[in-house]
Amino acid sequence: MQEKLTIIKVGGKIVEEADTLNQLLDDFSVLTGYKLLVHGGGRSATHMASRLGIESTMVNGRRVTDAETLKVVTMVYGGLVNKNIVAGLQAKGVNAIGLTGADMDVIRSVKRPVKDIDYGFVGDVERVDAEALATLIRRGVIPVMAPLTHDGKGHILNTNADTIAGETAKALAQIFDVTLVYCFEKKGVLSDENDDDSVIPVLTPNLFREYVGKGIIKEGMIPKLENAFSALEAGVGQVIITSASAIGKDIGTVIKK
Ligand SMILES: Nc1ncnc2c1ncn2[C@@H]1O[C@H](COP(=O)(O)OP(=O)(O)O)[C@@H](O)[C@H]1O
Ligand SMILES: CC(=O)N[C@@H](CCC(=O)OP(=O)(O)O)C(=O)O
Repeated sequence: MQEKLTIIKVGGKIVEEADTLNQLLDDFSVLTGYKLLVHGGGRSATHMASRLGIESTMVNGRRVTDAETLKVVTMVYGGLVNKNIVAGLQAKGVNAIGLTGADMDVIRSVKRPVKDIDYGFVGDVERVDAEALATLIRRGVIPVMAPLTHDGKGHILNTNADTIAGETAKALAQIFDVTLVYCFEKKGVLSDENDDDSVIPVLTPNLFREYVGKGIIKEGMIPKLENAFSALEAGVGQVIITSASAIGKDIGTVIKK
């Protein structure tokens, strides 16, 4: 039987505010068993870019990343956000290590080819070194992964954090029995955006298509769920979309094949 591993992905709104981040890190630190944290930070990057006079453009939930924006996201994700989380976890007795995809060559990507849209320095994941991560995890070191990858030729690339979580989960599913939990500010995927209690308990591909067609599932939730279904198809044991305050509890939206 494979050992269990929980991968938690936490998004922009939660990592940006000290109180919500601290609560998340508290919940994460008491989670038992092998674990790994993936963080976003899109909102922090947008705020920092704006302070530097750089406008942010999102297309289909992805940041168009020009050379100046790449500098900002590298500083914000690889520096500020990642190191705050690592220091916060260390303070709670969790032996965390912060990693971008370049560290230990853990995630290689290729610059997204220009088709209709030029996303700039955005990386599509080519491979995740699951063995390197498993070695750390088995030694009791908890990887904290930033949404940055590299191309092996010296270039950092910006990669959506939901994708980092999905691809990392897929790779680690070859070694562990992986549960992937996407945490965000709502209690789960909602059937009515104005009703926080309208959580859809189980979401299948058919239901997903139906809700997208009706405009109920939209914006950043579409790529998040595409990543979730793709992870399940690739052997990840369980995928859940839930609130940050629900880590370790059995609530939220369960994704099914
Ligand atoms: N049906 C839905 N249920 C919940 N959230 C939804 C739904 N449709 C769209 N959304 C939006 O998706 C957002 C989550 O996606 P995103 O912002 O990419 O996540 P994250 O906060 O993890 O970065 C929510 O904040 C919400 O505005
Ligand atoms: C290419 C791309 O879109 N990268 C994302 C990475 C950060 C992210 O995904 O942050 P959240 O999880 O907080 O949204 C971005 O720069 O916004």
